Amino acid sequence: MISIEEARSRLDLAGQSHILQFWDELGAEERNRFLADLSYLDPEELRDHCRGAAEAASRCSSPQDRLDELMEPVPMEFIGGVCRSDKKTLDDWENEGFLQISLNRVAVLLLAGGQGTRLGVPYPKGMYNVGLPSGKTLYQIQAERIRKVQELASTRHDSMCKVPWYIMTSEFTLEPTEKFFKENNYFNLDPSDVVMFEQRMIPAVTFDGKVILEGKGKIAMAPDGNGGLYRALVDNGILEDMKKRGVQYLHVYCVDNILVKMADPVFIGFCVKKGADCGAKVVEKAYPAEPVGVVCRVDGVYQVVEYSEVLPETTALRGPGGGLLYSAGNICNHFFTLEFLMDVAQNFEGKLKQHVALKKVPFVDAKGTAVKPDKPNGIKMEKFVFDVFQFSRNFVVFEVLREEEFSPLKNADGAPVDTPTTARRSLLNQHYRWVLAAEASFVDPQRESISPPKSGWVHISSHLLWTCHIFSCKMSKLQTEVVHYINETDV
Ligand SMILES: CC(=O)N[C@H]1[C@@H](OP(=O)(O)O)O[C@H](CO)[C@@H](O)[C@@H]1O
Repeated sequence: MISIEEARSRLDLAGQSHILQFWDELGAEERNRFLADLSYLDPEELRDHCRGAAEAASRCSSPQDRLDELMEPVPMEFIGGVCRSDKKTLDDWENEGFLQISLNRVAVLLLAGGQGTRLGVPYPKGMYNVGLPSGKTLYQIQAERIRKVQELASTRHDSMCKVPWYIMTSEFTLEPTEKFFKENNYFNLDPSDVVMFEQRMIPAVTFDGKVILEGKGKIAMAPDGNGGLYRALVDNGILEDMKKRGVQYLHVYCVDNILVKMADPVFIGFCVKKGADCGAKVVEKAYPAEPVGVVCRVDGVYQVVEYSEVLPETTALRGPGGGLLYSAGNICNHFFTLEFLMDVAQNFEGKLKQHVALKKVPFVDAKGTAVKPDKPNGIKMEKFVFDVFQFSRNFVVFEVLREEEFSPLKNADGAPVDTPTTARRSLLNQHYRWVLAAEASFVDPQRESISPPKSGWVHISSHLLWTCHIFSCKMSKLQTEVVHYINETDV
């Protein structure tokens, strides 16, 4: 740990000496903790970060920083997908995916460093229970899908394969996530195959480039965005770990999509067969203001333009067929080869764009009084996981069906979309479809048949599903053929 003198001179150098303005008022323990935090700050990096943040924030609303004019949609013929492919092709991709999984070449990586501010819970989103009849949390659902995909690949290829689960957490989520996994016996996965690591935190900064103090002896810090992944992979020796295990392909996803297909064999197989080093799953965007990034070309290069960085008039543009012009909605499911990740780590990490988020950051004022601002007062800089797409040599896009693969949990109940209720319904609807596909039917307590829904997007209340029974269900078919990536249905 550094001394107070050393801390003072470092902060002077960075132009941030105000950070120690309350030093004299701190107790011994607080001083120790504060100095320990300050030891991690490199003065030059801090100076550049603060200047960069203030400059980027002053530029971010200016028209020359906008990508709208440079955007072009992804040509349809470039997108591979579930709807556009026949059964044989889909089977080929799936077989390839299972083969790679059975050879222990596939791992999954979860991005779980976020704070779940919009959902409004003080614990990691993965621990959220959306109110399914089974009471399963997002982490449990995901863990069981890993076990299932391991089992299916092992059975097909008569091997005992493993799909390691890498989980990127942050200072906010590491401890509770570790504790939760321990308490739940790692959901019966081998703990040595669950690797948690932490992404870096960086200081939040005022509009004039000063680090924000959250307390008299505490800097306001925030995770460096899900694109902090690439630095964290190096910081924590994760690429080496993957190499040691023989992992060649990685399926990266974010925590909040209840329908995520872990190590999806079809997606993995598609990417491997196309010789891709990098790939993205998309769904057709539902409406112009939907908060999803879009995969498109900017100046001829494939990338995702995030929903927060595009003008409403651009998102509303229509193509020749009447659909949204920018319709390839990013569902934060990415494919990377290990080789590509190594290349990024060595050559491109430093080139990743810094995105500006203007946030309400609680702070202490000059008198040391804690203030909760009611409008944005601070800048948080974030990197985005998809910003490496531009460095890919062979990037592919794979379109999937929304009702089968995308229902994110972003907001608390009461919001119109992406809530615990919509997530729960999506999963129940999916399981309901699976049960019907297994030639089962539903009856009410009087054994009257409940007619099947006309479309996949029906509202079946969990109450109804509780009180009806699965009738004449061919369980063997349900378990072995239809329920591919999950252990059991939740109906
Ligand atoms: C930086 C980043 O990865 N943003 C992603 C991510 O958005 P969040 O609002 O940060 O959860 O998930 C969305 C899908 O749920 C995806 O459309 C978007 O592009």
